[in-house]
Amino acid sequence: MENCRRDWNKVKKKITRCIAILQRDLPDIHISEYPTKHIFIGNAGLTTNADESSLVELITSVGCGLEALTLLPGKQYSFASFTSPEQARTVLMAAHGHLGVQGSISPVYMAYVDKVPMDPSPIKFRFPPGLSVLEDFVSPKEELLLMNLVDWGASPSSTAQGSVLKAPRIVDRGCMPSLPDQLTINRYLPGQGIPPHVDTHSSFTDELLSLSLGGGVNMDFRYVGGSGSNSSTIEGSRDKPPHYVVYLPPRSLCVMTGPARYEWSHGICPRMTDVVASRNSVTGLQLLPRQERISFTFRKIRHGECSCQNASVCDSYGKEQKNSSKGESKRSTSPCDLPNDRSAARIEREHVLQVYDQIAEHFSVTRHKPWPQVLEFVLSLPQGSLLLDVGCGNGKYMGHNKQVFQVGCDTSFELMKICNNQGFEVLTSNCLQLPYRDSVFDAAVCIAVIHHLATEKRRLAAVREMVRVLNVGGRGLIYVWAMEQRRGEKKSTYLKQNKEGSVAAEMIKDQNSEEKALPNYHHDRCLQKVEMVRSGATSLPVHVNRTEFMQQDMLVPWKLKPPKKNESRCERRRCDRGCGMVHGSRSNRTQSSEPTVDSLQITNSCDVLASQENVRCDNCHSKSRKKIVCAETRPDQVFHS
Ligand SMILES: O=C(O)CCC(=O)C(=O)O
Ligand SMILES: [Fe+2]
Ligand SMILES: [Zn+2]
Repeated sequence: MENCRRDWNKVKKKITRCIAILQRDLPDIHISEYPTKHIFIGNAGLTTNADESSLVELITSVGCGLEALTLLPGKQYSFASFTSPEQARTVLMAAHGHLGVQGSISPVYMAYVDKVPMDPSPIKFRFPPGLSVLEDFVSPKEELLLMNLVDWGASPSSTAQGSVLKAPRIVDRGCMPSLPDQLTINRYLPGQGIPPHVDTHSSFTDELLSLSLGGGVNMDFRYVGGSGSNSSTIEGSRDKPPHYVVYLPPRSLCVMTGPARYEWSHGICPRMTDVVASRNSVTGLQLLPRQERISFTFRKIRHGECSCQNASVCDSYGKEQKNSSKGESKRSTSPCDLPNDRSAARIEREHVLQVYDQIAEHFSVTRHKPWPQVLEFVLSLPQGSLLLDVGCGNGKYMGHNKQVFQVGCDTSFELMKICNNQGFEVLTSNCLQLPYRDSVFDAAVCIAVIHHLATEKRRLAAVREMVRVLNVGGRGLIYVWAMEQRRGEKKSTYLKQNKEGSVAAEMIKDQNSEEKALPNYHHDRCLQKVEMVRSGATSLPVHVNRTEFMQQDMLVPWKLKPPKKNESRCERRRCDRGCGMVHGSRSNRTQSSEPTVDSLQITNSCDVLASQENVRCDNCHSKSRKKIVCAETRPDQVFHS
């Protein structure tokens, strides 16, 4: 008796939930307390793998008089119509909460309804603007070769050699203006999908290309563009933004551009079958079982911010306002919370990112000597530590402590290439949006980076972001350029010896509060460097090198000097004798003479680097100021650090 009541309550709950879904989807259809000719069947629709024949089998096993079945694409319910209400009642009494369709253990939930939907296909097989699907983009042979490029754990039948898909095809056929530089490979087993999303505007440029291999799939596109420029041309009611289902056949290339890329989300519903349009079937629909599908998504990395101007979908737009309305004290873990004032982002793009991309080679040649205090910090980390270098530049602090696992990131792709060539684990990322989980690193360094950010808010956000990824108890080290290049009468090495001044702020992540952690150590100096007022974003004065800084925010020129003839340089590489350190190696390099460019260095208070003993590198024989000894191999040898 008790069991029976419990079961009945469960059935009541389920049918209430099913009816709520129906009322949300089709508010014109009403539930009837009394038997009618039509039954709503919850938990049995095309998305639960019910089809016409399984429903007919269920209904005819308990009753008769079935006149019609209505199945809707993308829905987990269906409708049955009978010749009389009595026949409908017989079926409902026997099946509701008890029986399931063939192959399913979960029962169906039924209710009488006043009518059934007239249009059996409320989902439109239409394309959002900016979307195209190029069928037969690769041949069956190319498809096989591409699928075999990836070893998913099981042994592939053959291994493809060489370039299979000639990348220019993407350009030749106008899918992208230039070659993609990013490839994501996804593998979907039947039943798997990807949640609806818009690929981050600031991460990738306009065109997104998805090549379907193996199986086809229905991709769902939903308009998310709010009051964007194209919204007036999009059909769909105010409450229900349009939702289009686009079938991507195997070997097709789906090209998302413009609105389809920026203002529509795309996703794949996790299910075993897809309803696709079919010319051969009476209903115009066909149920296709999913196959294993491998997608190659080609994209181009965006350097800088997106300029789409669509505030509701763009991560490069309007975040500052949203932030302040939410309240400043909220911790910013999501990219949406980041300050993003457009002019600041533009200054950083033009005067930092683009400059570093241009000077990367020269910068790397002239900036290979680690600052001793930073090196000391890196070397002090215990075995097994996970260390992050935020804004790692050419990787001069990487690879020194072989006992730690170190990763780095920097906004300059060219600098990341240099690191990558040295075998360092790096990725391209802005320090305001670190692509790491909360509290993962035991230590983090951020050396001469934060002064490149153009507003106080952004500098603080960068520090917060660094704290976010630090473990509780983790240690962070931040250096920024100093504005004051004198201590009393004493000039800094920057003024005296062409060496940069700096100030250090060391912090330890507080056990209880991340926010409190910042001023814990070197309070005044730490805050001094971030509490700066910008003097006007677009008219920054240009600093004269090796002179005192006139104000905090200035453009500091970088002179790209062509190397002297036969000038050799010391290129850092990992020790091939197994000590794990990074040493120098000689390489002759000529450099093209490029124009002088400005780089934004926002300066702050002063510290003088300790001068080092002058030693000669045993490897390339040029002079270095820092002596690093490869202890495990030949303690007598001296290399560049
Ligand atoms: O699998 C696909 O076709 C789409 C993948 C995708 O949207 C993504 O990785 O962002
Ligand atoms: Fe995507
Ligand atoms: Zn955008």
